[in-house]
Amino acid sequence: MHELRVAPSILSADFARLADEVADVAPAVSMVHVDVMDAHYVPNLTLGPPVVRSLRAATPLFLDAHLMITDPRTYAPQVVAAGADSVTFHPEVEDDPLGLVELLRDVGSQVGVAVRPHQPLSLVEELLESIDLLLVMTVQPGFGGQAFQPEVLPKIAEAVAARERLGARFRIEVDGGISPDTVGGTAAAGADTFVAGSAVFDHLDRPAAARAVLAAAEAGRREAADGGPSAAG
Ligand SMILES: O=C(CO)[C@@H](O)[C@H](O)COP(=O)(O)O
Repeated sequence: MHELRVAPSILSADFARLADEVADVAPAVSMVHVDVMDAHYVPNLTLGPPVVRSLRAATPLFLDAHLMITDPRTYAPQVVAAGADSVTFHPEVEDDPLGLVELLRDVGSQVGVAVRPHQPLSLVEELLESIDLLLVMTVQPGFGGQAFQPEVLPKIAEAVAARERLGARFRIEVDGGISPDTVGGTAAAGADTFVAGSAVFDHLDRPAAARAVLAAAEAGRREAADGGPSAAG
């Protein structure tokens, strides 16, 4: 069972003060989540390899990049070269997603694939044995501050079952609307990595906010193990 971890999403940070924002939350976390958007795959535009390179120079934290772009084959290796530790892409934009997973491994990256709320797990079935991370989006990708979609919870449990069936090792990350109020159910269902943007950066005390998300996730996992109220049905 993977250790639980919170990945603050810098999408909700002050982009003019990114290094300070990351340093601010660093005492409470081991990683940060970096959303790369191209205004084509999603209707928003954020940052690219130069900003990842600056972040790499500014922090030793694990950089978990999520590419919401239509051309990951071109840009994912650049994001790795800029210093990302893990790169997650959306497989439906790729002709050969398994080939891209292997290419990213060859350049030394951990690799994730993402599924949007309406997409079935079958979309990534053939990749599950080769990836480090399955990102289950709990909102439509593109913007921070959206409401968590609880209808995604069964897909997390399905991913856990597929992992057991395949003898795979991938982590399960959730992203979108994650807060101390919503994270417990995702942990109970089997998620182990929790991206939280506004639930961390909209608070003055970011380490306390990140720890509150982690504590609620740990409670959710514990209650599920005990057959308690957050247990996934
Ligand atoms: O990928 C995305 C949005 O597409 C996220 O990583 C957001 O940054 C999450 O923000 P919150 O919902 O936690 O505010």
